Amino acid sequence: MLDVQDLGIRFGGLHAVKDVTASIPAGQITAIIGPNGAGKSTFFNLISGFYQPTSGSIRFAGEDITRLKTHEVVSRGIARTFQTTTIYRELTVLENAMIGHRVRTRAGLLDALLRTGRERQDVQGSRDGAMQALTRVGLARQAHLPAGALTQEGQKRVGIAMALASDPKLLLLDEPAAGMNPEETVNLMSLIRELVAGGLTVALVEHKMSLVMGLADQILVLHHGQKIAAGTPAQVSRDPAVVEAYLGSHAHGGQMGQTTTPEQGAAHA
Ligand SMILES: Nc1ncnc2c1ncn2[C@@H]1O[C@H](COP(=O)(O)OP(=O)(O)OP(=O)(O)O)[C@@H](O)[C@H]1O
Repeated sequence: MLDVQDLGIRFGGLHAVKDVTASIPAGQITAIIGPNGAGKSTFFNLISGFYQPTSGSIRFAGEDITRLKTHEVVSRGIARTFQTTTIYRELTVLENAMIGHRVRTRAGLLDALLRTGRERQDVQGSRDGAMQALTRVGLARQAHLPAGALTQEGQKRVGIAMALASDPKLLLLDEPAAGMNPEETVNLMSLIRELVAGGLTVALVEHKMSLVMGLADQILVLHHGQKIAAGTPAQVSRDPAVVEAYLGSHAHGGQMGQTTTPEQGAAHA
C-alpha cells in the first residue's frame, strides 16, 4: 500500500531519518519501533506530509505522494493521530469527529460564511461521516457528551475517530497506548484488530512492547534514523542488531524505547 524508497530528512546537521526503504502492506498492522530519538515520529511526519523529505520518495497506492501537502495526503487516504491527545475538550465528541471529516469536504470559507447549499450539504455529510467514525470506535452513544468528560481511553478513541472521519485507507497511530493502563491497552488492541478486520491498514509507533508483539504483523525497527531490521515480531525480537540497539539505549537511560524520567533514573541509581 505504501512504499518509501531511500527516504530521508535532515534538520541542519542532524539526519533524523536516513535512507529508509520500507513497505506498509495493505490489510496488515505494521509497527515502527526504536529507541528514543530513533526517528519514528519524524518518519510518520514524512509519510503524512507534515515534513517534506530532503531525499527519497513515497508512493501510496501506486501514486507518488512525496511532495504533497498534508491535506492532499489526507484526501488520498492517509490519516494520523498524534502522540499527545489533540481533541477539543469543550466540544462534543460528535463535533470533534466532524472536524476530522471536514478535511475532506469541498466547501470553502466563502461557502461557510454565506451558508450556501453546498455548505449545508457538507455539514450534513460531515455529521454522517463523523457518526460512522464514532460507531466504528464504539462511541456513538457518547456523541453528545463534551469530549473532556470521557475517560483517557474514551478520549483516545475520539482521536482515532477524528482520523477515521476522513475515511482513510491507511491509519497512522502515534503512540496510541501512551498513558493507558493494561486493561485500556487490551481494549485498544481489540479496537485496532476490528478496524483492520474491516479493511483498514494500520501503521503504529508504539513503545509498549506487549502491544507491539501481540498486535503487529510486521515490525520496522529504526535506530539513529536508519532501518536496522524489518520482519515479523519473532524475527525482529531475535535480531542481534535490534537487541544491541535496545541494550545500548538501556545503558544510556532508555529501556526498550521507554522514556526514563529523571525521577526514574534517580530511583534506578
Ligand atoms: N522539527 C525538528 N527540528 C529539529 N530536530 C528534530 C525535529 N523533529 C525531530 N527532530 C530530531 O530528530 C530526531 C528524531 O526524533 P523523533 O521524534 O522522530 O524520534 P522518535 O523515535 O519518535 O523518538 P521518541 O520515541 O522519543 O518519540 C531527534 O533527535 C529529534 O530531536
